[in-house]
Amino acid sequence: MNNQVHEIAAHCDQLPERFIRKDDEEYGNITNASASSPTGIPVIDVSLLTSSHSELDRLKSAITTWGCFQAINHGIEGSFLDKVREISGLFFNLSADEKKKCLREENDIEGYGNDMVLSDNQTLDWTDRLYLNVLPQDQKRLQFWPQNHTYFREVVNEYCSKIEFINEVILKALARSLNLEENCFLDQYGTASKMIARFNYYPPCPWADKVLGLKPHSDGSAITFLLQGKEVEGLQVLKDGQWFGVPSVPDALTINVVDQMEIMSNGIFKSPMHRVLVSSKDQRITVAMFCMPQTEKDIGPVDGLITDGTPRLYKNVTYSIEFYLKNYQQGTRSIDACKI
Ligand SMILES: O=C(O)CCC(=O)C(=O)O
Ligand SMILES: [Fe+2]
Repeated sequence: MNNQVHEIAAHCDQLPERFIRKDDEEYGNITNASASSPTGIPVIDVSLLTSSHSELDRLKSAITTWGCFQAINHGIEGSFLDKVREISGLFFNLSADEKKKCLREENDIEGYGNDMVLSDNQTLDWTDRLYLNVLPQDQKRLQFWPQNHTYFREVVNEYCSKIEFINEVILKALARSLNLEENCFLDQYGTASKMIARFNYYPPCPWADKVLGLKPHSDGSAITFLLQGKEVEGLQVLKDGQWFGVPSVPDALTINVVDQMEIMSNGIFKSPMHRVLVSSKDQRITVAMFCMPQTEKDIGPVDGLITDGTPRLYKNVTYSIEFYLKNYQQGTRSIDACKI
C-alpha cells in the first residue's frame, strides 16, 4: 500500500477491501457501541494527587476499572496544548511533497506513513500518522521531522519535557495508590527512558461505518498521554464487554495506563483495549505520547506486590517494539505472551 489514507479518501470511489473491518476483531458487543456510562470516564485532578488521599483513591479506582482517565490541572496550559494541536495540523497540511520527505521506510516504524502491513489478512486502519522517537535525545532521527520547521521542533521538544514531568508525577502517584514506595515504577525506567510521539490523522471517510481509524488494541508503552482535538470525537474504550466513547474534555489529557504498567503492577492495572471510529464529514487529529522504560531494560512485577497470596503473574521481559510487533503479526497480544 503506497497511498496515504487521505489520498484514498480523495481519489477512490470504492472502499479498498483491506480497510473493511472484520467482525472477529470487534471484541465487545457492537450493538452497544458508543454506549455512555452513567458516570463516564473518570476525571482526575492531577494537582491534588500529592495532597489528597481521596483523589489518590479515585485514581486507583479509575485505573482498576477503566484503565484510563481524563487528567485535569496537570500543569500544561491550555494555550500550549493549542500549540501542539496547531503544529499537528500544520504537519498534515504540508504539501504532499513536503510530507513525503518524512516518509517511513518499508520495514521501519518511524516516520510518516500509514498502517505497517505485518500480515496478509490484516485489516488496515483508516489513518495516516507521523511517528517520531523523541526520547532519548540521541535516538531522535531528524530526517523524519518536517524540514525547516523550527516551530514544529520547538513545540514538540517543549511538549516532551512537560509530558516527562507529568509522567513522573503519575508514576509516583500510582505507586502510592498501591501503598508502594513511590519510586518503584520509575526505578524500572532506567536512565534513558523512552518517549514516542505519534500524530494521528483520520481523514473523513465516505464509508465511515465500514472502517476503523484504529483497530482494537492496547498500547505497548507504560503510560500513554493522548491529546484529542477539541471538536471531533472518536476514541472508544472497552469496559465490561462494551465500548464507551471517550469525550474530548477541554484542556484535559486522556491518560491510559497500559501494557508495561500492567506487568509492573502484576496485573492490578489492566491495559485497556481501545479503538477509534471515524467520521464521514470531519477530519480528526490527535497526538499520542507513549512513555516507557528504557528499551534495553527488563521489566517485571515490582517485588512489593508479590506475596504468598498474590503470586507473580508475569515474567520479566524486555518489552521492545520488535517484541510488540512480532506478537501483533502473529495475532496475539504481547501482554498475553508475558503471562506465566
Ligand atoms: O486517536 C485516538 O483517539 C487514539 C490513538 C491511539 O490509541 C494510539 O495512537 O495508540
Ligand atoms: Fe492506542
